Amino acid sequence: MLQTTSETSSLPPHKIIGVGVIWNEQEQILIDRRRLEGAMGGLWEFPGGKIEPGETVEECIKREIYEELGIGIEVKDHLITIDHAYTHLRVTLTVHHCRLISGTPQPLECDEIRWVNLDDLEQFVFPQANAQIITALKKGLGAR
Ligand SMILES: Nc1nc2c([nH]c(=O)n2[C@H]2C[C@H](O)[C@@H](COP(=O)(O)OP(=O)(O)OP(=O)(O)O)O2)c(=O)[nH]1
Ligand SMILES: [Mg+2]
Repeated sequence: MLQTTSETSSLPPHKIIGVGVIWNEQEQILIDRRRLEGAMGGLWEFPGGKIEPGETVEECIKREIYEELGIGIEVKDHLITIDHAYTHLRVTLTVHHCRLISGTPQPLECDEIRWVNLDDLEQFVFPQANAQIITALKKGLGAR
């Protein structure tokens, strides 16, 4: 198919996302399963979402996690920042360790949630960009 110059040079949308790796007292990590109907439907992820104008990454992660799961968290050390290009989307994921402070997680905006051990993460199917998050976690980067 022929493309005009503007189509050829246009980039896919770029989403800037804050992501939390939430730890509980048993040193398990919270993961959620994205809704089947949406983008990357049915894949597991770490909770998070788009940074709003004027918001810090830490504020974004706190807000998204309260909205998606109804829990209070403390945002801890930065773990890793990943730039990844999917076929029709670029994402920048800024990932922080987080600690559960209050409440019990509810699947308010996802299909399912689970507490899992670090060693069991590989049993779940995540978006491609998450391989780097899991590698960073296994290296023990950042304080949690
Ligand atoms: N929250 C989260 N998003 C991830 C992870 N890995 C990964 O590639 N992503 C991508 C999937 C989405 O494109 C984007 C997260 O954005 P989002 O969940 O707020 O937005 P969305 O695309 O589901 O929906 P919308 O708000 O644009 O309608 O980042 C992850 O571990 N956690
Ligand atoms: Mg989200």
